[in-house]
Amino acid sequence: MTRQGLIQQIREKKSFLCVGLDTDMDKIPAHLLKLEDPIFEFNKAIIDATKDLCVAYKPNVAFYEALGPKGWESLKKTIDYIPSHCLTIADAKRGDIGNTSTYYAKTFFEYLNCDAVTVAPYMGEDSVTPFQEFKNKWVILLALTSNKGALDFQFTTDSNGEELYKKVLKKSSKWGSEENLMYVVGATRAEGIAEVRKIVPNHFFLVPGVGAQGGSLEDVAKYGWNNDCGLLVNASRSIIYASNGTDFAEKGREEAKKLQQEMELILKEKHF
Ligand SMILES: O=c1ccn([C@@H]2O[C@H](COP(=O)(O)O)[C@@H](O)[C@H]2O)c(=O)[nH]1
Repeated sequence: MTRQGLIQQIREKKSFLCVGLDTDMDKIPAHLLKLEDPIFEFNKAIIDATKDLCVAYKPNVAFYEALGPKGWESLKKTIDYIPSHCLTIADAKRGDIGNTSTYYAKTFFEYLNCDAVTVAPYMGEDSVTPFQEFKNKWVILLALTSNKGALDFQFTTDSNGEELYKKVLKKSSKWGSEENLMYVVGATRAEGIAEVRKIVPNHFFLVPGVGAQGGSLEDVAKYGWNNDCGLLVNASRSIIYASNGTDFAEKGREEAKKLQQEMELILKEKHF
């Protein structure tokens, strides 16, 4: 999906919601466990219940890889099931020496046919650019993460007092363009979002941390908004585990709807 296509979806659906498919065998409703592929059946029901409310889905690959070949099969079926009007993001946090990165890119962009993959910037330019050789595909680079450990490296400063995450942003923004590069910026770091926005005014941000991690959607919009919205706000557990009964998809829809309605108000306020 292109940037223009994504912006059009945000306008049409009045939403910049990304639903996270962190589907955990231990958390899905018991009645699904007797089916042949419980993970896929769960995801299918969540997708059916939310596809008009969100513009993206983000399966976190860890939950699928942990199940071996069966997990990969569930992941592939899930990605194939996501409608083409939604961006599919593989949250895989990959990156390696160039020729290995090329094979990661082939896995996510060719075999799985995802639109986007999350990549860790630690190994530098030649670990990231192989992902950017794929037309109409996106790299989503970790910039300022939502977890406590972000403090260990991302906020450390050099002799000029510049934080590492700012250096990563300045350098990496030259590796791609606003058409093929986004950044992960955690919702739990409201003021940080404003700093990131100053460095990359036009890029889209994938923002996890609303919902279960307690980040504020209002703050994300306040600090991260740009002229094209520029935000994809992810919520995983708060939507997909809203209930562990037979009404899980319905309750998940209710949670997604609450976020979409908040987003609709924000988009209206911004005259978008
Ligand atoms: O900084 C980051 C980067 C990635 N994530 C991922 O996003 C979702 C968040 O799930 P919730 O249940 O909505 O908390 C999950 O897949 C994380 O691995 C993140 O949280 N923070």
